[in-house]
Amino acid sequence: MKTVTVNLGERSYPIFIGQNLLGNPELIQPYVQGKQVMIVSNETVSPLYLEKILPAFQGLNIEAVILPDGEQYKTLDVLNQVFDGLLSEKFDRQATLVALGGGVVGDMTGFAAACYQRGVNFIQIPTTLLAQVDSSVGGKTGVNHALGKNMIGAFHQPQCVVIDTDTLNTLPDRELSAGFAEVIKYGLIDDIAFLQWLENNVTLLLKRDADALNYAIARSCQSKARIVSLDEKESGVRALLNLGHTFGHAIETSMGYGTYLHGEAIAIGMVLAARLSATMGWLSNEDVVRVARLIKRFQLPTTIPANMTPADMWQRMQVDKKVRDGKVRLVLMQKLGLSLLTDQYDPALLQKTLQVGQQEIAT
Ligand SMILES: NC(=O)c1ccc[n+]([C@@H]2O[C@H](COP(=O)([O-])OP(=O)(O)OC[C@H]3O[C@@H](n4cnc5c(N)ncnc54)[C@H](O)[C@@H]3O)[C@@H](O)[C@H]2O)c1
Ligand SMILES: O=C(O)C(=O)C[C@@H](O)[C@H](O)[C@H](O)COP(=O)(O)O
Ligand SMILES: [Zn+2]
Repeated sequence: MKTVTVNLGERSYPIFIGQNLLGNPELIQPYVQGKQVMIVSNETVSPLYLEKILPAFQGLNIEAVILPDGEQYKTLDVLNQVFDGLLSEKFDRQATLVALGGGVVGDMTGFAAACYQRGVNFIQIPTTLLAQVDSSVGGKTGVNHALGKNMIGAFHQPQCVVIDTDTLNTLPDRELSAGFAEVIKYGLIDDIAFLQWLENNVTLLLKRDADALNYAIARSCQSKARIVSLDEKESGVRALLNLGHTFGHAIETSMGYGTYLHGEAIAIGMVLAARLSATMGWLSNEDVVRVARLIKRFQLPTTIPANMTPADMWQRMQVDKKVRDGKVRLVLMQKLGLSLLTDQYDPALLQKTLQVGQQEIAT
């Protein structure tokens, strides 16, 4: 087992990465404060893993809330089911919530924990690649609004993150690929050596080679832990973790939540960020091809959906948490492996990028 630490003073916590961790009470119980444990999962994950995690909480009072599965259910309305469960079972302030599932369950459980009685503890047990490399770490929690992705939420850090890589054995291929979009992101932000390693290991990773996957997960968690430790609430460097997201969130919201998976939308967003960076003279055309090629090799899309116009994209992009004084700030690439948050882009070039964004890049 490998441990990565998120260093946030009194809110610091470990990320445990390994196999066969799910039912381990010695590992998990030190992070449970009281006697009441509410497991939050969904209809797909609970039949696979709920029984397996129960031994980790032996001796405690365990309840479970099972949510419907899908990004379209990441809403305030559905979140209420968690509060209904907590209140009807008389959970108090010593309660610990446990998120068992992908990023949707993790974001919702974390937000429920942030709100319930003004804040209780929670533990992340992520079961998708995307949740293991990104969403379970860093304390961004929340739900979607019809007009904008993750627009209702709170920063609330977990007590610990337990990544049992065995859970990836049941993950569908499309979901595995979606997770790789966020993995590629770490390379593009500030780690060109990792980007090169990914280019050299696509085949092994897609075949789910255990060593390659463990390495990619641990390196991603190290990257995210480092950035979050520097800037917990996104007043600076953490915004780089939003590479591709202003474009990607626009696609998710406009197409209807769940039509494009989050990782798929972010993959397209990263290609658009690369294209705009090239028109700004920061990346070469070869760099753009290199980004698009890697994304395609991971079976991810690279172009704006056919039924979205540049005007649709632009309208949705203006609803973004990085907007400041009415100006849409974007994460772009100064060079491969070096991203920046900027409002110093030419709006005409952005519009041009949106206009060509449905055209495939020859790779
Ligand atoms: N908080 C953050 O920092 C952060 C970071 C990235 C993404 N997110 C959010 O995470 C969400 C996307 O997360 P996701 O990609 O995990 O999607 P998801 O939670 O919808 O899970 C994807 C699918 O896989 C299923 N599943 C989960 N684990 C499984 C397993 N082991 N075997 C079989 N099926 C399994 C789920 O039921 C679901 O159908 C989005 O809402 C996104 O906004 C948050
Ligand atoms: O942890 C972060 O910070 C991120 O930006 C990670 C992203 O991958 C994630 O999708 C996040 O939820 C997006 O943040 P948001 O603030 O734009 O909702
Ligand atoms: Zn993301």
